[in-house]
Amino acid sequence: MAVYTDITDQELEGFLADYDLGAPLAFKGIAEGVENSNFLLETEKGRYILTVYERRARPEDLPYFLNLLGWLADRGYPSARPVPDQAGRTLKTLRGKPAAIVGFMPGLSVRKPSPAHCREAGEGLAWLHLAGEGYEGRRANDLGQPHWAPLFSKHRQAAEDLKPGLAATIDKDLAEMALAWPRSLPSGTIHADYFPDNVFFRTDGKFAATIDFYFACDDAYAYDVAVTLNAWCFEADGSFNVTAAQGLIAGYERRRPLSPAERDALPMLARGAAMRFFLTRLADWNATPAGALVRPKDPLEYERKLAVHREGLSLFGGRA
Ligand SMILES: Nc1ncnc2c1ncn2[C@@H]1O[C@H](COP(=O)(O)OP(=O)(O)O)[C@@H](O)[C@H]1O
Ligand SMILES: N[C@@H](CCOP(=O)(O)O)C(=O)O
Repeated sequence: MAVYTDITDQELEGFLADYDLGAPLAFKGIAEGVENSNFLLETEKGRYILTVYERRARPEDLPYFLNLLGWLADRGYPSARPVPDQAGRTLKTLRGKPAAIVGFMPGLSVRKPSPAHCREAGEGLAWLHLAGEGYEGRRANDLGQPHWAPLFSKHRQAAEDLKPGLAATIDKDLAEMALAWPRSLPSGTIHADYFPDNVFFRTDGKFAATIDFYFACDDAYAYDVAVTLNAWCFEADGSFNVTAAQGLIAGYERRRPLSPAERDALPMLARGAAMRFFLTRLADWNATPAGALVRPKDPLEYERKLAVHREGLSLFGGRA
């Protein structure tokens, strides 16, 4: 579950008094998610999501995220629009923490995406990249390649504890990536966490919406594609589903064709993207006390994905 902050009826009433949303009709915590506390809020005016920002979200980054949501919604992209209070403010405070209300997006996420879902998701990602063009907010990727080695240095022992010998393997990976990381690909605003739980579909299987922009940043568009390939195209047995990956890329290219340089870079980008999620999962694993309410995600799932990419199989027609 991910409700770290309890909100009383009185607190909710006081909070909503600043808005023009009418009286609350229903309010309940949402179990899904790991980063922030999310609540489904229904008022006389409609359905909304109230988010209390916790953990990783740095308060100074929140205007970037909320303004991006507004920018994308203004351009017709299906993402939740932040709701301003009567004074026009979207970023507020609740229980001493930053908080915001955004629109509720209809749709359902899928646990086991089919190749057809991957195609739709790919198209939704390219649409996001195009809709984000011109957004003036800037946020460097604080979980990008230059940050991996320093992050790993804090958690080497945790890696060894999970799998003896792993720390040396990761050190070698990091050194290779530092040398070969593609640095001049087309870049812009990326989602950076475009996982199946953050993408909604209609009941007919068509792409419906994207949520959870709280890792969005400036980086290479193809890196976002690589994050997405890793999140959507591995089977439960750890194998990479090339058909699903090709579908995802074909869906992406319906809206934004990849350049030859972007295609060539995909194997290395996918290897790096696997490293990024291995490392943050490792850090969370290390920092989560036994018996905590929110179970950390398994770092070894991403270590296995990393191993697949390390082999440099011709997943996309090239070697990592
Ligand atoms: N705008 C939205 N519309 C509909 N549901 C949402 C919206 N935002 C969040 N949710 C719901 O809340 C859950 C957690 O949101 P998410 O942003 O992924 O949380 P976290 O950042 O904590 O991981 C989602 O799985 C979804 O069910
Ligand atoms: N997608 C990340 C964790 C972030 O969780 P989210 O609920 O905010 O998408 C991972 O799988 O490691």
